[in-house]
Amino acid sequence: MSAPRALTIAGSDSGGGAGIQADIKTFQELDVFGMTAITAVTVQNTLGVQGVYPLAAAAVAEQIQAVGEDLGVDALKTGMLFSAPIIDAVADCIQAFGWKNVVVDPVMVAKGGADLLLQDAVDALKYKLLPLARIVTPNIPEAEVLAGMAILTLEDRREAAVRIAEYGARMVVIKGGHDPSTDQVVDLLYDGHTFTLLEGRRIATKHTHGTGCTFSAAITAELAKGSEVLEAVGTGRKFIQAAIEDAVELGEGSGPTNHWAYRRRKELVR
Ligand SMILES: Nc1ncnc2c1ncn2[C@@H]1O[C@H](COP(=O)(O)OP(=O)(O)OP(=O)(O)O)[C@@H](O)[C@H]1O
Ligand SMILES: Cc1ncc(COP(=O)(O)O)c(N)n1
Repeated sequence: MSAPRALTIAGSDSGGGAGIQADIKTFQELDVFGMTAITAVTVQNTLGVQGVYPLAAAAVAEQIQAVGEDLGVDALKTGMLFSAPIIDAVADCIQAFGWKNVVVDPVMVAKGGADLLLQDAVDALKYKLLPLARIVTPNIPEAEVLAGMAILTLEDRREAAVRIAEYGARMVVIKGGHDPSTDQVVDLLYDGHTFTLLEGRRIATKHTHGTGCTFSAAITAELAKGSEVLEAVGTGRKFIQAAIEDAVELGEGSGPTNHWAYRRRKELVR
């Protein structure tokens, strides 16, 4: 039996709600074999990030090479990359293997405010990684950094998406979790020609730790299975909506989402 294979290149979250842990749980829930290249170990729980221990860029590259040379990769995502040398190493590996199903979640700052990307690494992200991305999924603050502009309205988001697409990403998804102005969450998609809005009911909850990681992991899993980009993003939205609605409510702070909610709901419908 063969299986679709997805690789996540990201940081470890000891609390299990974001990062590598959210990604491989999501891959598993969507019937995709998950593999990992860890960029940094974070000391983290629902109350925030208490420590960041980055790995050497060579250690990240060697993990990617080991997986690529033996198991193979149908799609990959990047999350917390932390430094410019790590981004350079990741971009070099993606190019060497010729991987095309590349989802870049440009993680910069944790919900609690801790830096997960050094400020001097933003240019490496823009100029080395974005040209290799099939999809890039910034939240609004990340889109502001990448586009170099403030985003207050949906029109601003459209302008930011156009600017980000100029770095070479083929699909830009600016997520709406950070825009509490309406009772709908609206994710804006831009493929270089057309804007598409994906809307869902905004859930009033503090348990949104790792939503972006989980969403981009679900998109990656669907690409690994051969879905087209729009279909993959649509499944990602359904997956994260269920995961937030049925959150597991663990910890004293911003808790994790529920990675098995989407599968459970599908099983109930059968
Ligand atoms: N309260 C909410 N209700 C419904 N959907 C939400 C909510 N918050 C976020 N989402 C959805 O979750 C996905 C991730 O969006 P968000 O803007 O939170 O990303 P993020 O800030 O990168 O997440 P994180 O940094 O926690 O990993 C998007 O599809 C967004 O629409
Ligand atoms: C290792 C790692 N990767 C990504 C996030 C972003 O998630 P959030 O913004 O919900 O804190 C995180 N906290 N930790």
